[in-house]
Amino acid sequence: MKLGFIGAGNMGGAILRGYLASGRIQHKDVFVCGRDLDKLEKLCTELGVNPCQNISELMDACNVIMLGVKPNMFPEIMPQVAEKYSSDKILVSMAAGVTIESISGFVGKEAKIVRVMPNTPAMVNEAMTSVSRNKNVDDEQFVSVFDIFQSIGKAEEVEEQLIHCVIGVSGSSPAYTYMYIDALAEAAVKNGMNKEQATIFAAQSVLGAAKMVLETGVDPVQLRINVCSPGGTTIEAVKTLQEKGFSELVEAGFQAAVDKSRLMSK
Ligand SMILES: NC(=O)C1=CN([C@@H]2O[C@H](COP(=O)(O)OP(=O)(O)OC[C@H]3O[C@@H](n4cnc5c(N)ncnc54)[C@H](OP(=O)(O)O)[C@@H]3O)[C@@H](O)[C@H]2O)C=CC1
Ligand SMILES: O=C(O)[C@@H]1CCC=N1
Repeated sequence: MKLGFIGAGNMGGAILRGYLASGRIQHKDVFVCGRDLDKLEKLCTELGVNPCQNISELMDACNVIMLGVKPNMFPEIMPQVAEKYSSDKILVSMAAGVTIESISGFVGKEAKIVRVMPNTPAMVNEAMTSVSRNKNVDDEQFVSVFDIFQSIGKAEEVEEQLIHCVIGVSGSSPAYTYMYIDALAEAAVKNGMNKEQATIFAAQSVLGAAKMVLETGVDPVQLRINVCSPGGTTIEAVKTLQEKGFSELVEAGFQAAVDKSRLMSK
């Protein structure tokens, strides 16, 4: 596989770093292009991958091409992608609100397109990614792309229409989780801990709790109950959070992301 990144910013860069760290691709087989050539040169020197001067050069060099630009850049980049597209290439888009149909609109109905919704924990090989494809991508081609996302965390194939939900539950949700960690750490600071230590305590607790959910398979509600000793401390926190609308607040945040994703897709 010759893997290209048109845009390696927060998300594309996280996938790039995570995939290189997985050791499943050689650095010489990775190509990147961007607008800021100084930044590009720096990134490619740091990671030992190949910089491309423009999209055309990258398209010539690669057979799997990650579209890592912001959604509003698609009208600018896609004509250049389309000019060099051939049926041996797979386009992988990570953009929110850009449908497979709209990408086909630029490249043609026969184009092989995979749409993913990853998240930035890809950088530490703990991404959650949904992967959807159009009918032009055969199983073998799909597996080669799916493998990239499996190697940087967890990946699941879903119907494209579920992507709005995926944005709410995993694409955007690291942001709300950071809010939770920061709020918890700030509360600890108010109770005498320094910020650095408070952040470690809060973040490690989130990491541990998440691992418990994934590794024990026990329902999170039961795991919550297990922390609450009768007459103890946790039940007071849980009651207070419930009274203050914790679940409703999380749901409202989730729904706002989902609604925006739907709107962007129109
Ligand atoms: N951030 C996140 O958590 C997630 C983002 N996404 C999706 O990922 C995509 C990228 O988002 P994000 O990484 O946050 O954005 P960034 O702004 O961090 O990265 C965008 C990248 O695109 C490059 N770029 C812009 N225009 C061009 C161009 N004409 N040719 C080549 N490269 C170009 C930029 O390069 P330069 O700096 O040189 O301009 C930059 O490296 C979006 O579509 C977003 O919806 C999906 C899931 C999660
Ligand atoms: O905020 C965004 O639009 C992108 C998509 C999911 C996470 N970041």
